[in-house]
Parts: sequence; C-alpha cells; structure tokens
Amino acid sequence: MDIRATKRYLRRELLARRAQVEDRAVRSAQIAHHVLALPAFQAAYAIHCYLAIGSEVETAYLISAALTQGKAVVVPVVTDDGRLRHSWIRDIDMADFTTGSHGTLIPRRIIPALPGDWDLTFVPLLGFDRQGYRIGYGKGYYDQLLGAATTYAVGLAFQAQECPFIPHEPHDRRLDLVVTEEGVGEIVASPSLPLLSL
Ligand SMILES: Nc1nc2c(c(=O)[nH]1)N(C=O)[C@@H](CNc1ccc(C(=O)N[C@@H](CCC(=O)O)C(=O)O)cc1)CN2
Ligand SMILES: Nc1ncnc2c1ncn2[C@@H]1O[C@H](COP(=O)(O)OP(=O)(O)OP(=O)(O)O)[C@@H](O)[C@H]1O
Repeated sequence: MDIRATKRYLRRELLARRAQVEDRAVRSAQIAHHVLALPAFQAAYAIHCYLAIGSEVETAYLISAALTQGKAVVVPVVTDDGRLRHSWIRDIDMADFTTGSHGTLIPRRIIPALPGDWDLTFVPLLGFDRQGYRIGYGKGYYDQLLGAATTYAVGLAFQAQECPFIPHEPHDRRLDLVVTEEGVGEIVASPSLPLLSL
C-alpha cells in the first residue's frame, strides 16, 4: 500500500477511535492542566490554537486561561476560497463566532494574523507517533502552517490516538511535543536523524 492510501486508512480508523474516547471533557481538562505547566506555554507571548470541533481535544479553557494571563491568541480560519488564514481573538465568547468551512468555528470579525506573529502553535491531531509525526484531516493545512512559521508545535491528543508509526512524506512537519491526558510525551529522535551516527 502506498503512503497516501495508508494515511487514508489510518485517518478513518483514528477518527473512529477518537470518537470512542470516553469522558473527553475530563481528559481535555487534564490536558489543559498539563499545558498550563509547560515552560513553553508560560514563556509564550502569543499562541495559535484551534477551536475544537467533533471529538477533538477541547481548547476553550486553555484559550481562556491564556487570555487571562495576558497572552495574545490567534485562531485558524479557513476562508471561502479554501485557504488557511488566521485571526486574533480578544475573548472566547461563543456569540463572537460563526461556522466556517468544514464545520470549524471562526470569528465573526477577522483581525488578520500572519505566521511568525505567534511563538507557540497547538495542533489538533487524529493520530501521532513518538517521533512527533502526526496525521490530521488530510488537507495539509497544518503541514503548510508549520512549514511557514518558526513556531514551537505542540500536539493535543488523547492517549488512545498514539500509533506505533505514522507514515510520513517529505512535506510532513514533526511536532515538538505531544500533550495527552497522561502528561507530556517526549519526542524521540528519528532514526534518520544524524544523532544516531554520532
Ligand atoms: N478545530 C479545528 N480547526 C481547524 C482545523 C482542524 O483540524 N480542527 N484545521 C486543520 O486543518 C483547519 C480546517 N480544516 C479542516 C479540514 C477538514 C475537516 C474535516 O474533514 N472535518 C470533518 C468533520 C470532523 C468532525 O466532525 O470530527 C468533515 O467535514 O467531515 C475539518 C477541518 C483549520 N481549523
Ligand atoms: N507544505 C505543503 N505544500 C503543498 N502541499 C502540501 C503541503 N503539505 C501538505 N500538502 C498536501 O496536502 C495533502 C495532505 O497532506 P497530509 O496527508 O500530510 O495531511 P495531514 O497532515 O493529515 O493534514 P493536515 O495538515 O491538514 O492536518 C497532501 O496531498 C499533500 O501533498
């Protein structure tokens, strides 16, 4: 099977697996708790964070805590032309959001932000492996984003989404960390990195 087909298969499996995770709200609160203790979070001046849809790890509490701590917050916005853009938000009052493409929540009033404006990006996942490879909905938006900006990338996932191996292609960007309800997962060096030849 080629990589694309394997990813498609994994995506279906992982979506079903994530939807079956019990107590997602409780687990999301535990994940938020771990994130708030991260030095990278505490040091961040501005964060980029998705607004959860479907069975994703919830982020409302995390975003609200960041705003309360005086951090600036950016959310992704897929516009009608299908491109990924970004908007600053000042608070997280649901009345200020509407439904955008793919069922995502987007601010009613867009205040444009650009990659490079924030130092920490929270990435929604369908699956991840210990090398920091991830799989998302398959539109390539986050690969593009992480490729465009110098940002620390933290994946948010339930532990059930960990896979032994996520196949990857040259455009795939690795995460710096993955936080699950069980804690902060260390990313192990890829065997293809020069580390092993030292
Ligand atoms: N919360 C969130 N916002 C995000 C993303 C994401 O993965 N999650 N994106 C990441 O790229 C971008 C939007 N891209 C997306 C691309 C495809 C689907 C998608 O296939 N959605 C399913 C329904 C998902 C569900 O209900 O669990 C669908 O439309 O069938 C969603 C978002 C930017 N905003
Ligand atoms: N930096 C990029 N530039 C152009 N195309 C890209 C880039 N990154 C990914 N793509 C394209 O996007 C598609 C989806 O990529 P991939 O299978 O890695 O999705 P994914 O990582 O699951 O999705 P996402 O990033 O949306 O969560 C692929 O067809 C790929 O060719």
